[in-house]
Amino acid sequence: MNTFIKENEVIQIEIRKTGINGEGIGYYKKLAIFVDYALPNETVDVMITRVYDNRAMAKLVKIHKKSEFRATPFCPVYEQCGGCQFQHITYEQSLIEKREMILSSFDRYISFKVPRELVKDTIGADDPKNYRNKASLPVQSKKRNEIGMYQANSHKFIAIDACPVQDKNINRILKTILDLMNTYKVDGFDPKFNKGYIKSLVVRVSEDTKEAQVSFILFNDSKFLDRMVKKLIEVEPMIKSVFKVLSKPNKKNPFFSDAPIKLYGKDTIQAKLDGYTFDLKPDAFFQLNTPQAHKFYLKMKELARLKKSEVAIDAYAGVAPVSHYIAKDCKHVYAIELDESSCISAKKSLNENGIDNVTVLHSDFNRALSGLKEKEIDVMFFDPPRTGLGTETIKLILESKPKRIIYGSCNPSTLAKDLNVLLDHYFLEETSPLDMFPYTSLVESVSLLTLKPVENTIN
Ligand SMILES: C[S@@+](CC[C@H](N)C(=O)[O-])C[C@H]1O[C@@H](n2cnc3c(N)ncnc32)[C@H](O)[C@@H]1O
Repeated sequence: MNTFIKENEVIQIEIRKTGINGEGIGYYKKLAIFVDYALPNETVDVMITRVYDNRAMAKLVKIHKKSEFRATPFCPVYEQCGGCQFQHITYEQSLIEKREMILSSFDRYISFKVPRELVKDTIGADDPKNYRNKASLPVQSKKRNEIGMYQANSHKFIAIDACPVQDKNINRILKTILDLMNTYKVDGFDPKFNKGYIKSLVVRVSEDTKEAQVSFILFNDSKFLDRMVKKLIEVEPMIKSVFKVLSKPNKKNPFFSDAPIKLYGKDTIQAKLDGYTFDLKPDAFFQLNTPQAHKFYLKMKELARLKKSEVAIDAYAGVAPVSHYIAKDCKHVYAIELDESSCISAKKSLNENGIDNVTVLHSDFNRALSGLKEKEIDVMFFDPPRTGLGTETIKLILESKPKRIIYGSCNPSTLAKDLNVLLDHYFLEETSPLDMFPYTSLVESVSLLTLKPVENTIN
């Protein structure tokens, strides 16, 4: 335990770099100090809040020397809400920091030094505000009904009026729902007395088709909900699809913890990407930033340089956008997805879009890959959840040894850990960071790996 530094002590440090969660990192007698909202090259006073063996956490108290890239946050609850971590830095500089975050993860988890030039500049957003096409937010009723966010790493509920990174239609629809909840006495969840009706709201919009889908996640069902929904669709004609979910304890999926029950309208709303239409059920995965998702899939396709004779796997396919983007460029695609609802949407979209060389496999990826053992797969596209691929899956991939791997990642740490194993057998040709979630510390990326000739591999 470090004895030279104590909690509540105020010290002065210089911030050297950005950490993987967007914090500033400085050093005090060689101990790394993590400071939220501090930027590289700033000299700051910080108050130590927690001391560990190999690091300490601290709160920013005073800035003596300010970074030239410091910006004024545009959200009134920026520091309380915790949804964004990069509003105190200019957008352009946040893109540079995101590239650095990928490089830091590579330095930390890959056993050799990856040349810096292999990690390209971050692909930024043309319009970094109002980009979220879906909001999944808790609702509470204490003195009055409120929609909010939980503070980072805590259960503290922070009420929000409008979120500047959410689509403006979502902000408006949420406000309408809040007003109607008061009128129709369909209150939010009251955590103190464990009562009330609406626990959370999920609102998804499609900017292209001007359709919205609302899901009420209910702590208790309410006999007034139907009347409220009737009024809601009258005042918000953009809403084409309304569901309710009777909430059950489910840590993996707190919003869609049970099957959604339709209250009004269509089963799906339609979203558009690259001229293709996607039918989205309320619980189907769809990237939250539509214009950046388009750039993400284009990058995957560009790096793959598919040939008409090649067979590809679109692993962790969701509603199969990757398959849609690449189908025309190759012979056949196997889209593998665990979630049934996403598979149904994927099949419907592929059919409606006239794509007939994609087979959707509703399966765990490892199981499906074992079933495809006999087929020669030239290229594998991966876009796994934040947990990455992991050793079991990588072992199976290395048995198939596709010629090229395109790895879309939303977590630089798990990407780096996976690459550390894959790069015994593959060359890393490029990693392109992409800003799917502007003003947050999240970084998406696309990497191209090519199979090494046998003599270059490490067994
Ligand atoms: C990050 S999303 C990507 C979806 C899609 N590629 C896209 O861009 O919309 C990851 C997807 O992997 C799916 N998934 C998670 N674990 C899986 C597994 N073991 N096998 C197959 N799919 C899985 C999830 O249901 C989710 O749809």
